[in-house]
Amino acid sequence: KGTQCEKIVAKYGYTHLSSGDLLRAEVASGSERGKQLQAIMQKGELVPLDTVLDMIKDAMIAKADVSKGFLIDGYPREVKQGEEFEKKIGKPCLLLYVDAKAETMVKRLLKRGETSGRSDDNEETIKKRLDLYYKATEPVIAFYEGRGIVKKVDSELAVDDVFAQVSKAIDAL
Ligand SMILES: Nc1ccn([C@@H]2O[C@H](COP(=O)(O)OP(=O)(O)OP(=O)(O)O)[C@@H](O)[C@H]2O)c(=O)n1
Ligand SMILES: Nc1nc2c(ncn2[C@@H]2O[C@H](COP(=O)(O)OP(=O)(O)O)[C@@H](O)[C@H]2O)c(=O)[nH]1
Ligand SMILES: [Mg+2]
Repeated sequence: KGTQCEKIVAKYGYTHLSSGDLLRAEVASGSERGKQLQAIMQKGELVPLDTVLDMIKDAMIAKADVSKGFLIDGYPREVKQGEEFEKKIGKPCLLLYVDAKAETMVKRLLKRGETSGRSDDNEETIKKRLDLYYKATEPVIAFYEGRGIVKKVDSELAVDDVFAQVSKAIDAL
């Protein structure tokens, strides 16, 4: 997701908000709340809904005047998060479903873990993150499929070939 988002920002100028990055910034601040978040993320579990939603909302408000549009990465993680987002903020116009095999994701995250410094890029936590993804996050796609806004992107390919599919979906907006 992060890899494609960077390319989307370069080409389309949208404001990229990664819920994971917002949470990691709070952890890095060393605050009391950051310490609680770190413990949850280390276990590969989900941070309480209101915490993440408030962070996204504040970040959106801060950029509302200058933004050409928002690219939200890693959120919603469960159907309930999507419902709350729509109540408090609004409806999305496109959902990019960046798909890869579990085996590919594990391989890429372990490789990323060699340099990312992320305490959740280890085999045990990756497994928990994937389990939770299939259980809680994948149903989000079905939720939005009914609205006809889901565009599936095959991310087994090279980065630029993935981006060609992403661009096509955005250009069709
Ligand atoms: N809406 C969100 C987003 C993130 N997290 C927490 O933050 C961790 C990392 O999330 P994220 O950065 O989105 O992880 P990935 O899916 O691996 O994607 P990325 O590489 O972009 O970090 C999750 O495992 C989870 O503990 C969460 O609880 N709720
Ligand atoms: N081959 C290949 N590797 C990729 C691609 N996208 C990401 N990666 C690698 O996979 C790792 C995780 O990617 P990232 O964008 O951080 O994933 P995220 O967790 O969804 O944000 C990175 O180390 C990338 O180098 C891709 O399209 N093709
Ligand atoms: Mg990322």
